[in-house]
Amino acid sequence: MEAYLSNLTVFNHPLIKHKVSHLCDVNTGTKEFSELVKELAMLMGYETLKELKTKDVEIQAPLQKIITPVLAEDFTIVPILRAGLGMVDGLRELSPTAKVGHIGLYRDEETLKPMTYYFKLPVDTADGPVVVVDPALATGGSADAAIQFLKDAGCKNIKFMCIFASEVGIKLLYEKHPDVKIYAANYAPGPLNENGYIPTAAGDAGDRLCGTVSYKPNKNQ
Ligand SMILES: O=P(O)(O)OC[C@H]1O[C@H](OP(=O)(O)OP(=O)(O)O)[C@H](O)[C@@H]1O
Ligand SMILES: O=c1cc[nH]c(=O)[nH]1
Ligand SMILES: [Mg+2]
Repeated sequence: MEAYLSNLTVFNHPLIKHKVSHLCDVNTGTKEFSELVKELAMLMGYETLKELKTKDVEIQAPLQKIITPVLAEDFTIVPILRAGLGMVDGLRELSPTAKVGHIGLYRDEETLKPMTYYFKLPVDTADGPVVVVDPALATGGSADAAIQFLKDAGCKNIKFMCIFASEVGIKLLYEKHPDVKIYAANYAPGPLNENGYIPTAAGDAGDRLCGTVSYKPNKNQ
């Protein structure tokens, strides 16, 4: 196996594969698309969050007191705007106390480089695990920039969860952030197309989630 694949977990589960196929279908409308993205985030979250720490506490069960584990740490979900927002609620259903930070990035259509327009984290984000979410990892530029922002803010335990991961993006993240584990519903080996899209994926996830056509925020906003 190539070394750059060593940080990647791809989910080989029929429910996940089924939902990914429906996402890719061009006839899937905005409402169903957003429901599928949310459901996929929840299904993947189960595995992505398996390293959360627990602590034993005593509780009164109906028949006797028991010592039993509960979560010992909070985690922070950091969506890369806009498309990453579609994955937040799926993870929050797993753990309603999770905090949410935001990183606003869009990919310049000409250069494919990430352009930043927003960055806001809960104050204690660096104290616990962080899960960055974005449906698409294409060139990897946006994920790299987001992870670097988080590292510069002191975060040490970072995971990246996406629905579609390209080989190009996986390679870049492995080179730049070998400490970051990546969880994907679908892995696409091979090159991106001439516009930097994963040819076998769902097109522009942000546009399909929001019902827009290539909306990009004003650079001065
Ligand atoms: O790996 P990359 O080559 O950087 O491409 C992936 C990025 O592109 C998409 O966002 P987009 O720029 O379309 O912004 P949006 O979410 O506002 O639509 C996607 O949601 C990722 O953030
Ligand atoms: O394949 C891609 C590339 C960029 N953005 C997406 O949503 N999908
Ligand atoms: Mg984006």
